[in-house]
Amino acid sequence: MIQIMDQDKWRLSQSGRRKQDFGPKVNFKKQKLKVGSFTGLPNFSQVLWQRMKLHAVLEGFLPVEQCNLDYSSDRGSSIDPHFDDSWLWGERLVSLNLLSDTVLTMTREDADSLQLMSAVGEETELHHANDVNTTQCNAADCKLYGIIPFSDVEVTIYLPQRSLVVLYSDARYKWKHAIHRENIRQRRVCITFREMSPEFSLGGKEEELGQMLLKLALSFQGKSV
Ligand SMILES: O=C(O)CCC(=O)C(=O)O
Ligand SMILES: [Fe+2]
Repeated sequence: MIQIMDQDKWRLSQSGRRKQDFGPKVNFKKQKLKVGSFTGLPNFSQVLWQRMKLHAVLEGFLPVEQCNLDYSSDRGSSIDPHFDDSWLWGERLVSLNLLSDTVLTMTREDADSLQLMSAVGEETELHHANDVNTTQCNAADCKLYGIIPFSDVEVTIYLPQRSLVVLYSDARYKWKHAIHRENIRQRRVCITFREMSPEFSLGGKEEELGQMLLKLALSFQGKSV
């Protein structure tokens, strides 16, 4: 797969990444979408799609965009904490991690807090934490009741080479994701597949355009745009 990708041109992107995109032409700021020069997902992705769909979490997954990202330690590649767009892209973000292991770092910036649970049967002060408003407790109370602001929490997810990760639900909408530069030790290539949001899916306002893009995507005849 990597050999096939390397026969194609990699374009320099932000933060030392290189990229190859297979998807429609999008202006996220203006929420404008056009087919542009999109000709579908690449041929080699058909077999990946067939396999990933076998997992329950990816039931009915219809990828309409593929983005290949190339990270290298020489270029200091990374990706800053961010949410993926949710106007055009649907709930599940599927990433295949290739060539080397890395770590996905998840963080939150909202005011919510994490309440630590005491071990079953253990009588501790944490049992009283239900009485505390977790978004408004002061620092001393927070400590006493085992409440930690999410802004102080970092979740690191180890991604072995050849692993597939699906971000959905809170991991998609509440937690930002990032790849830090220090977690790129060797060349790493990540393939991300995205599905369409409800607006562009069956019954949505932009269903027609969505269906047209999907037909194109799933022809698997694409060249990078
Ligand atoms: O490289 C990764 O694993 C994440 C890529 C990503 O978050 C993105 O392309 O939006
Ligand atoms: Fe992302």
